[in-house]
Formats: sequence, C-alpha cells, structure tokens
Amino acid sequence: MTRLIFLGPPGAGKGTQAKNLAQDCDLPHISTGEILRQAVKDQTPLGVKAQSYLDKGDLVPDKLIEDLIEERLGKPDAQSGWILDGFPRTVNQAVFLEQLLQKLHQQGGERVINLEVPDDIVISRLLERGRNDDTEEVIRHRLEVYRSETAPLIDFYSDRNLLLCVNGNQSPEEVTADLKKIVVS
Ligand SMILES: Nc1ncnc2c1ncn2[C@@H]1O[C@H](COP(=O)(O)OP(=O)(O)OP(=O)(O)O)[C@@H](O)[C@H]1O
Ligand SMILES: Nc1ncnc2c1ncn2[C@@H]1O[C@H](COP(=O)(O)O)[C@@H](O)[C@H]1O
Repeated sequence: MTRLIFLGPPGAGKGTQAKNLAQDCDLPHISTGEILRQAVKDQTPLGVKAQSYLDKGDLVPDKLIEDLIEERLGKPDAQSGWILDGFPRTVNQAVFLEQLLQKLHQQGGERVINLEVPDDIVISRLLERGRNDDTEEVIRHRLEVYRSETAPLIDFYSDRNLLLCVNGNQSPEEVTADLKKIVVS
C-alpha cells in the first residue's frame, strides 16, 4: 500500500513529482492547493472563504482544510493508497491526519518525503511559474509561513521514523529517479 506525503518549501517540486508518481503508480494525487484553487475559481462556499488566504499566501484555517481532507480520503479511490501534496502543513494538521487515518483504518505504512531545495532556487522557480500567488512579496511570505508553520513537521515525522529526505535541487528527471527508488523499496 503506497501512502506518500510530500513535504518541502513552496516551489520544491512537490506538485510536479507527486503528479508524475501518482500517474505511474495509479494512485490519486491529492493536492490541497489545487482543490482550493479550483474552489476559488468556481466561487464555491469553500472557495469564497479561502480566497483571501490564498491571495496573501497565508494558510487557510485548519478546520476548513481538515474537513476537505476527511471527505477526500473517505472516497473510494483513496482506499488503496494516495499521494498527499500540501497537506499536512501544520503540526495540528499532522495530528489530525494521524487520528483520521486510524478512524478510516488507513494507518500504517505512510512515508513522508521531504524535498530539499535552497531558498534562492525556489524563489526563481516560482517567479518563473507565475501563478497568482507567485509575486515576489507573496513568495517571501509563503516561505516565512513555511518556516514557522510547516518546517516543524520535519522533526514531527523524523521522530516517528517516517521521514525520507530527497535532494530536490536536481533536474526533475533525477528527482523522479530518486523517488522511484524509495517507492519501490
Ligand atoms: N527539479 C526541478 N528543477 C527545475 N524546476 C522545477 C523542478 N521541479 C519543479 N520545477 C518547476 O518549479 C516550479 C514549482 O514546482 P511545483 O509547482 O511542482 O512546486 P511545489 O512544491 O508544488 O510548489 P507549491 O507548494 O508552491 O505549489 C514549477 O514551475 C515547476 O515546473
Ligand atoms: N494544508 C493546507 N493548510 C492551509 N492552507 C493550505 C493548505 N494547502 C494549501 N493551502 C492554501 O493554498 C495555497 C496554495 O497551496 P500550494 O500547496 O502551494 O498549491 C497555500 O498558500 C494556502 O493558502
């Protein structure tokens, strides 16, 4: 059973790698950022609530994202594994996920991949990507939020012996090759 969680700063390549791996392994790629961006585009009640957070590069409130994840991991296609990209993003969310996986009888076997990329590289990648939230000001704020809210998850998962670090500062193909070695091991 493959259950992977991608960690790493904005622009580390989580989405790029998670999408490829999900296709190759025939698993759902669950990106909370993509779900939220679609909700904003469709102006659903979730999207209306989330929009100002995404625009500023702030995290949406835990409860909003936890409800979304609970619904998504309960769907039939998530019962034989999944790849999470962008969740969890806070220690509270990680604790919620542990409890949710027990409730859904999906606990055990998950692995957490920390994609390591230096700040100057992620900033230049994101400026080039050019998403709405990829302005220099918002990128710098997202990096601060990453450091204060999300980076503590490295210790959280390391303490649980679930963490695997991968050098994300290589070509996409080289990162994929390193990831595949982990997934088949
Ligand atoms: N190994 C790589 N080398 C160079 N560019 C890359 C690499 N991986 C991804 N990119 C590019 O960097 C940008 C950011 O990648 P991606 O969207 O996958 O990052 P992310 O970690 O999901 O970011 P975010 O958390 O902001 O959504 C994209 O334009 C992508 O094409
Ligand atoms: N897990 C999350 N918690 C809070 N906010 C989140 C979460 N995942 C995504 N968001 C919001 O969406 C944007 C974009 O996310 P990406 O993963 O970078 O695509 C992020 O800045 C948060 O506002």
